Amino acid sequence: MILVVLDHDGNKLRKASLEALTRARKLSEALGEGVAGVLLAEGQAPVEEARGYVETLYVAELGPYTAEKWAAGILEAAKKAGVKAIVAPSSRQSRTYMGRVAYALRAGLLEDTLESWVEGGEVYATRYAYLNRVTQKVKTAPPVVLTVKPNTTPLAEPLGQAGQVVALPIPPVPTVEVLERVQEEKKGVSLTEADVVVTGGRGMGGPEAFKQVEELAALLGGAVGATRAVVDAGWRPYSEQVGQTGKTVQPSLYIALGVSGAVQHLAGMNKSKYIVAVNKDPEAPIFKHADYGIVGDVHQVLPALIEAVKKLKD
Ligand SMILES: Cc1cc2nc3c(=O)[nH]c(=O)nc-3n(C[C@H](O)[C@H](O)[C@H](O)COP(=O)(O)OP(=O)(O)OC[C@H]3O[C@@H](n4cnc5c(N)ncnc54)[C@H](O)[C@@H]3O)c2cc1C
Repeated sequence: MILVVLDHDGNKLRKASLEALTRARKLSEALGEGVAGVLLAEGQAPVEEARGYVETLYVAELGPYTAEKWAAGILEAAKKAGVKAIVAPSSRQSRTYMGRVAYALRAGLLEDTLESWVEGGEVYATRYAYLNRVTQKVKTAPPVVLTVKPNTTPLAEPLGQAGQVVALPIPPVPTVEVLERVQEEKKGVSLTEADVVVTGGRGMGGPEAFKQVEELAALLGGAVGATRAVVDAGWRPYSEQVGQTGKTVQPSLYIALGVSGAVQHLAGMNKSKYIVAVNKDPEAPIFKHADYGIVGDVHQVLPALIEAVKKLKD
């Protein structure tokens, strides 16, 4: 069995889970195994949606998140399913539990993979390594524990029939106890899930100019991105960095404002469906990758774009 960890926000599956499912199905075809899902919850969980994607869905309610409990839940499902591979979306959380799962199963751990495939019964993958300066090709024999870098893989479609739901009994595990949790206020949509990303580069000129980047992103229901030059300058937080050492995004619309289009930036956004670039330099490399390009000063073009979008919405 190939077991896929279905990450969710309590109401619906995250996009990254549907990418993990695509990878799991690919492994299942190559290894001749079925696909089962595991849904771990802190309360509410999208059971009905999730069972539409797998033949068997293991569900456990575990209370407040801890890596120990999540690892125990996955291992319990793995025991029931008898796994060849466990696939999960790559995230801060999965980084804390998948290592535990791999160690318990004595399985090879392939983290944050860009692609994965099977050759001669072994699982191969590519991933960034050495501070993302090189792309590595790696392999391991099953059982394998694999995480999928978000926005690298097409989304899985539902099966068209609801899978069987199995409640997982979780044995008590030694774990840290969560005494209090203060939730960070969420602003808008998350960068990796957004359907529209508006990114500002060094050409924005300074942090103040990002107010308008935020405004355009909000009008389009999207998220703000930044280049590394902007993050290094302290204009925007690292969590907004797009690129090889930041987040990989794959929105329908990517608007790059004052971004030169360095390869390390392109690595994080060149799979976007439509790329619109605004740059005052007609020779800027970003134009080679843009579907629509505007040669001009962002300080004139951006307010005009905002006005145009407002008019369209009225
Ligand atoms: C190992 C490594 C990893 C890296 N990882 C990343 C990463 O994850 N993400 C990332 O983004 N970069 C990354 N970089 C850095 C990358 O190489 C570039 O330096 C960076 O992307 C440049 O950012 P930028 O386009 O904002 O700035 P610049 O390259 O300085 O480009 C600014 C652009 O703005 C234009 N401009 C200036 N003023 C205006 C104006 N008024 N109106 C319109 N256009 C204007 C200029 O013509 C120029 O094209 C990495 C580099 C290395 C070595």
